[in-house]
Amino acid sequence: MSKYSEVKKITVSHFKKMKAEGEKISCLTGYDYTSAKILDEAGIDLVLVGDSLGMVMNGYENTLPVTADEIIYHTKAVKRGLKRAFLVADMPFGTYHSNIDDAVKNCVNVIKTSGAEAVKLEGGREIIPIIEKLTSSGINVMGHLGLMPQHVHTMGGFKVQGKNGYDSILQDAVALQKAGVFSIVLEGIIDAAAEEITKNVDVPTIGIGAGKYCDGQILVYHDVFGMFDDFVPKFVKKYADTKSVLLDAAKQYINEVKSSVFPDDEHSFKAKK
Ligand SMILES: Nc1nc(=O)c2c([nH]1)NC[C@@H]1CN(c3ccc(C(=O)N[C@@H](CCC(=O)O)C(=O)O)cc3)CN21
Ligand SMILES: CC(C)C(=O)C(=O)O
Ligand SMILES: [Mg+2]
Repeated sequence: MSKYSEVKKITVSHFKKMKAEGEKISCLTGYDYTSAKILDEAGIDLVLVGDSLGMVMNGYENTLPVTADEIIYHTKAVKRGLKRAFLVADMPFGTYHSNIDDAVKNCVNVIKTSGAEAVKLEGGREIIPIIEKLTSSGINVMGHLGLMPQHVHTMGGFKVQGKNGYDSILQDAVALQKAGVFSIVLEGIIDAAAEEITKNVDVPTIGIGAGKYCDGQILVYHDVFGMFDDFVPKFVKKYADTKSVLLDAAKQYINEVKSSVFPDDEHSFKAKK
């Protein structure tokens, strides 16, 4: 068992130690109180309220329509379900894309109101001035490189990155580290790129579709538990098939209502004798 399972509350200081000790960092996304409680009880190190909530909770085709208020709403719910895990809020598209002042204001608002202990921003060298301002203001920042879903239209879809070279991603990672990020999500890149980046930065890399060399891993809640099947990326491993469990239970409930099996006396209130 990991010595970190004894840790009462994971803070940003634990992640650097974990990387140095070769202790892999376990992360999942979460979007609500009940789910967050399950992840925390299981011993997850970090929960990200991802803008993927636009897709798995709301059925949008991509993450672009998500607003800061929606992230705040879900982050507050997750926060109430966590005791030990470190909580990160994903900054949605458009909230850090016009100028530094607005970006900082939006990030400060998320930290102030949601209970998140860090924000995550997609991007490399082009957002360094924003990240420097945030980290120097006391806000933990998580970077995000490689397949950046907020760039879906310029990428022409959710496309794996780094196949034709990854020097630019490596340079971005080094710049993010210099700007003070406490970790970097590497999404949808070939494993050799993730290996090289992980070796060349001293902040932990958290992979999703980035292979085994990252310092930690993250997946989307609904993917891990087999709830979401609009699409299943190659990197997703299903650890449960809860959709079929829920589907069977729902069918049984419907049958029992239709056939007046439910409710029985055990689930009904009676007059006093
Ligand atoms: N449910 C869910 N899981 C995710 O991992 C996820 C989201 N939603 N929403 C936001 C982004 C979008 N993501 C995605 C979505 C699709 C692929 C995908 O289909 N990739 C292809 C390879 C594409 C290529 O480069 O040719 C694959 O086969 O995995 C990858 C990442 C990851 N994120
Ligand atoms: C998958 C993670 C890294 C993410 O950005 C999200 O869930 O939105
Ligand atoms: Mg995201």
